[in-house]
Amino acid sequence: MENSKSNKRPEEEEVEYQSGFGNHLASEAIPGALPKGQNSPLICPFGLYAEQISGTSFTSPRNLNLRSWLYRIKPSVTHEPFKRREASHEKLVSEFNNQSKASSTPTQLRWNPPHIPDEPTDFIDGLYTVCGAGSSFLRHGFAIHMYTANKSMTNCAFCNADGDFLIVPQQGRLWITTECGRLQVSPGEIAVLPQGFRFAVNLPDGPTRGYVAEVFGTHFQLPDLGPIGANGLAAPRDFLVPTAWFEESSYPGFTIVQKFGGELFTARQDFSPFNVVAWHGNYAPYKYDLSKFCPYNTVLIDHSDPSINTVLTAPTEKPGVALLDFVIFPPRWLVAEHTFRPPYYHRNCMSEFMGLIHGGYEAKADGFLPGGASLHNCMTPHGPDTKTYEATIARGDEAGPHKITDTMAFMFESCLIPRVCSWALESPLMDRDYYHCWIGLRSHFTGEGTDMKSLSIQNAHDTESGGESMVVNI
Ligand SMILES: O=C(O)Cc1cc(O)ccc1O
Ligand SMILES: [Fe+2]
Repeated sequence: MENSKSNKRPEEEEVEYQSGFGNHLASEAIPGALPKGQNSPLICPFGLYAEQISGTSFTSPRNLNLRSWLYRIKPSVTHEPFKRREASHEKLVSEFNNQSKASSTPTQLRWNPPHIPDEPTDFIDGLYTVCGAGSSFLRHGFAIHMYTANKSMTNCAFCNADGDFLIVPQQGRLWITTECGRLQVSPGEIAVLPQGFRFAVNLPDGPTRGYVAEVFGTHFQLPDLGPIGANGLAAPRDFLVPTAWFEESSYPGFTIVQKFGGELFTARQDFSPFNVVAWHGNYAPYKYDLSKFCPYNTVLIDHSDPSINTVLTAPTEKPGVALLDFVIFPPRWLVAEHTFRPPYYHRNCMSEFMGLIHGGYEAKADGFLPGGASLHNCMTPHGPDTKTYEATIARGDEAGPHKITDTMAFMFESCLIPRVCSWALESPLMDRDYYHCWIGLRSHFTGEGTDMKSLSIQNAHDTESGGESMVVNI
């Protein structure tokens, strides 16, 4: 039995959502399936089992406390013992130290987009760690993974005991079935699968790739808005949470693949884990459409720090210091006067991993491609490439308001210093010439006061006499 009444293929079905970030929600696939007045009655409606999933310690302060009650046909415990997966997945890491397969470097790193394999590869097999810091065992740290896949997960579900996944699809939709119901996630949207939830990823479009940030020991929150006020950036009501959906089919040999300490373990059971008929609580998967983001920015001078575009933040115990911020660079108007509008040159005590979902990125005229990635580690200098700098200066102060369109870049920014996995450092996708993009930055120093006009005239002259062509429009 399935609680879907339509004849459409599952991937074509319109999925319904509940809305609101961090809300206490309740959903019934069959009316009356939620117990009334208590969580754990002696006998639950329709003979369901009650099961709690906790996302925080029982005693966490109320404003941080996360848990949900699931009412299911059979409890999760009904499975054979976990075994280490035979063809063990060696490209997942959850502990980063000097014994791990990862090392740190202050060099600016950039990767070209990964190829999607031809051999059948599902989301689990196509997931590999790029970099990270800390430890899932010590409940403090993060990992950044990327995935390429071409095949839906069949007869199996994934469960991450290590941390929360924030998935950023770059190509191809992900139809994610979870214990709380279904999420249909397209490139331009993100999904968060909190620690412990079982889920299966189906690919309605076939080939797919994207990025995943995993946080250990904490969860994503909306950032405080400070002087911005009560509104702006990502609105709580735009976060969508599944409605209860279940399947009752028996599945001989259904496999739960559990990531535990970065290793994969499997356990057999004879039923689908997507057997939750009703649930309530505030711990659940969710998705968010990045085009709903309401960006704020400077309206007179200078360049705002990227924190102004924070969608979600996974905090540390230090106020204002993120274990991992998820920041976007969406389409928006640039209006600042007598200002260098692209990102400034900088060194950051935080570490910055960037990806590009579509279009171009305002600091890089070329070389940073959709599906590609870059890492600028703690205090590693970086900023706009030479072409972007020169084009900006050549345009001078008469740029006027300008809208950046066809773009969606993002950053995972962390206070911890990531180590990069050996396969990512040795990958043929690594752009070994990345540093060239800055080597051409020339001294414009004259020793006399250089005004904007003379700099741009000088630059236009240099360009005519063989300087690089300008391809960005910022
Ligand atoms: O390095 C980057 O491209 C990300 C970034 C963007 C920006 O507008 C300001 C600072 C910053 O680190
Ligand atoms: Fe940066």
